[in-house]
Amino acid sequence: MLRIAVPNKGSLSGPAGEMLHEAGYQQRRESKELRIVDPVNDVEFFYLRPRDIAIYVSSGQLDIGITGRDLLIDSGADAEEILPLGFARSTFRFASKPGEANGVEDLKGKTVATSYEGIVAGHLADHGIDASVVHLDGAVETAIELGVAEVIADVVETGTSLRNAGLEVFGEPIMKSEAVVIRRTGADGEEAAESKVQQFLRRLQGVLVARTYVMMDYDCRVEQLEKAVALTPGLESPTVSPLHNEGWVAVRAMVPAKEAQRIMDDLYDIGARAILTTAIHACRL
Ligand SMILES: Nc1ncnc2c1ncn2[C@@H]1O[C@H](COP(=O)(O)OP(=O)(O)OP(=O)(O)O)[C@@H](O)[C@H]1O
Ligand SMILES: O=P(O)(O)OC[C@H]1O[C@H](OP(=O)(O)OP(=O)(O)O)[C@H](O)[C@@H]1O
Ligand SMILES: [Mg+2]
Repeated sequence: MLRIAVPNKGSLSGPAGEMLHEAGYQQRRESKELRIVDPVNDVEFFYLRPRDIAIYVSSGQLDIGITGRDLLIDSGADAEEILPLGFARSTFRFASKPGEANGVEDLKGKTVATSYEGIVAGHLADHGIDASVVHLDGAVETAIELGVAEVIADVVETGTSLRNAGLEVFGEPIMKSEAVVIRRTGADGEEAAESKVQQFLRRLQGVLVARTYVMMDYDCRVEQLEKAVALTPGLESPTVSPLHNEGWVAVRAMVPAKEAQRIMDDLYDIGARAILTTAIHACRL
């Protein structure tokens, strides 16, 4: 049975559960449940603190886990990212009162407050900067006003938390993060679980594709076909079928959902008609 770690709280928890549900896995009904077995899919889910997931996975007790890239790197655990999941996107950045620093080089001798000590210490070491790091559990934005640090390093998504605290980011982003599937470093190919892991990844990839693509169908004249399929090349190649009316064909191809309306306009302009898009609920590429 495949053993999978899932975030039990915070920004990762809800979207991770939704994605697993969309991929056809049973999920817990109550937020207090710590583990459930999905017998149909031969999987056991363990609901763990996001920050601990890389540690459990690296210990070899669990086959794979879902966590944030930033949490994986911060943990220093012996685990690696195998699939990015596209949610809980954030950047990790330094911030201070406006005008107090412009880059990592200005941090020499300063104190940096953060919940991600591993990332910050590593980044400072990479740049040869000698600064102190204070670990805080959260609400790091308040640390400057309360005199615990001159600088913070924290997760930034919309920037609202920083603005509310009167702080500004400075320097280059330290890293970009999103939810990722992880597993123990070097575990690929050596385990009996390998085919089950690959099947799990294919299911999640199917959800990602279903979320980002739509199916497009339309009719066009044979003379316009080359121009039309250039607009809708599909993933492999579009399906083209004859229509009862001679000189017309029906075309079917997957297109990126974000571009669907523009593609429909362009198809219409070259003479395509009966242009439809439909949602994809699941797929295996
Ligand atoms: N506002 C946010 N937008 C997007 N991702 C976020 C946000 N806040 C945290 N994350 C991501 O969530 C993960 C951290 O999860 P964690 O549960 O430790 O913190 P949290 O979501 O801030 O929850 P809490 O602080 O309420 O416990 C990291 O990968 C981080 O990048
Ligand atoms: O850029 P924003 O959209 O404001 O999002 C970023 C904020 O969200 C998270 O905080 P959270 O609410 O989880 O509180 P915490 O600091 O206690 O973790 C993170 O730690 C930042 O503070
Ligand atoms: Mg938080």
